[in-house]
Amino acid sequence: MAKHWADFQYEIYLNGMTGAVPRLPTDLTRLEELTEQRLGPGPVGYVAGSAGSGSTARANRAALDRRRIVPRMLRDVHERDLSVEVLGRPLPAPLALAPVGVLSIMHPDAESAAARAAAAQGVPYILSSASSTPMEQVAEAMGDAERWFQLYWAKDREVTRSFLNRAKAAGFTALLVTLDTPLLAWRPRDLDQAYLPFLHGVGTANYFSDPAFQAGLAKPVHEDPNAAVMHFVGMFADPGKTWPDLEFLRENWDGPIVLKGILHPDDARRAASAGMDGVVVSNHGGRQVAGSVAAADALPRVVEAAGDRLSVLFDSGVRTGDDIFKALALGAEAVLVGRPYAYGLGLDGQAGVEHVIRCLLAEFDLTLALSGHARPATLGPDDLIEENA
Ligand SMILES: Cc1cc2nc3c(=O)[nH]c(=O)nc-3n(C[C@H](O)[C@H](O)[C@H](O)COP(=O)(O)O)c2cc1C
Ligand SMILES: O=C(O)C(=O)c1ccccc1
Repeated sequence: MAKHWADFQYEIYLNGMTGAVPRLPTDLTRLEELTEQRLGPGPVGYVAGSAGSGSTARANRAALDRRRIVPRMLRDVHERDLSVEVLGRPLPAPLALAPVGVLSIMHPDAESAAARAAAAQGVPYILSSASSTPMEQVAEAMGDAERWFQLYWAKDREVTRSFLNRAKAAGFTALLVTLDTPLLAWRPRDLDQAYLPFLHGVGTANYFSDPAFQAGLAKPVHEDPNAAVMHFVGMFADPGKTWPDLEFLRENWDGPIVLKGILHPDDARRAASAGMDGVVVSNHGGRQVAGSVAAADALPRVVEAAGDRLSVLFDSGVRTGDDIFKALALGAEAVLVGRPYAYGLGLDGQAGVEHVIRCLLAEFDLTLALSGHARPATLGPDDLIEENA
């Protein structure tokens, strides 16, 4: 029998009766405010912030809220199984932790704690290129648990080649290539606070520890850290890249490659033609193009374009179990969640991230059951209506 994630609710009730209430709220939308109280406006401003006046982040939420579930009755949901296969990998549930860089601004144990939490719950951890901890160290913290690597596709080809080799050696199985951040967007909250973690060297660990990166510096990192930071800023992403450049990645990575940040169906078709294995429909949590289409509104057309040629994953705005249900009903195979686990980390380290994973999946399990489904595979557009469409 598969694990029933919903059982977490009785664990909470029963613990609560002995006075052991959970240390974090079960409504994950409350975490941002609590984290801000704990850590102050700089770090939380960076995590919570988005592009422009925030219209894309708001649109992400509105597009999920506007879709409403139409539950079905009298279907056998006694035995449920949330497991799915994504990119040829068996997952216990259709959820992975999104690549979030610079996590040491949330907690000193940073990515290692988040990765351990993912490993403990069996959920894949996607490590950012811009992590505060070198990838080898994060991999070691995870044992043999499922891990994927997110690539910021650097200007320097040798740095990219080195990252791919290191990630492979450290046991990362799939590669997510983020395409929506060739430049950092206009982010007023960070601009007005003059707070950008990597200008303080946070999020540069993979680069500073890399021989190919070091080869591009006039002086060793410890002799001129500021120059090293500026070198990182100038090379970590490349606005000059185009579709034919994907060939280099295909030649240098044997495992699945997923393009993150796809919103247009024609780009999904190009991804398939370029031999990619999947896409993440994402607008980077509203942090890149202000005024962009909401991720959930872009999803159905990308799913249609992908057909059975690509795995389609989804992120941007997932906060609850019913959001996971909706994304899957719109055709995603799995979702990634970003900010909620960063707040969980900020509030309670590894335990906080595990809390976020367990709450999301308990709520998803219950939403599934209460809507008449025993497994993700039976979800489809028929399970939703769109209000005011
Ligand atoms: C603080 C922060 C840092 C991020 N860093 C990265 C990154 O290094 N690489 C990347 O591909 N996406 C990054 N993202 C985007 C996430 O992977 C993901 O697309 C987004 O957070 C999903 O939206 P959500 O936060 O609403 O769940 C970051 C997001 C946040 C909030
Ligand atoms: O903040 C982000 O959204 C992001 O993707 C990023 C980019 C560079 C370094 C760290 C995070």
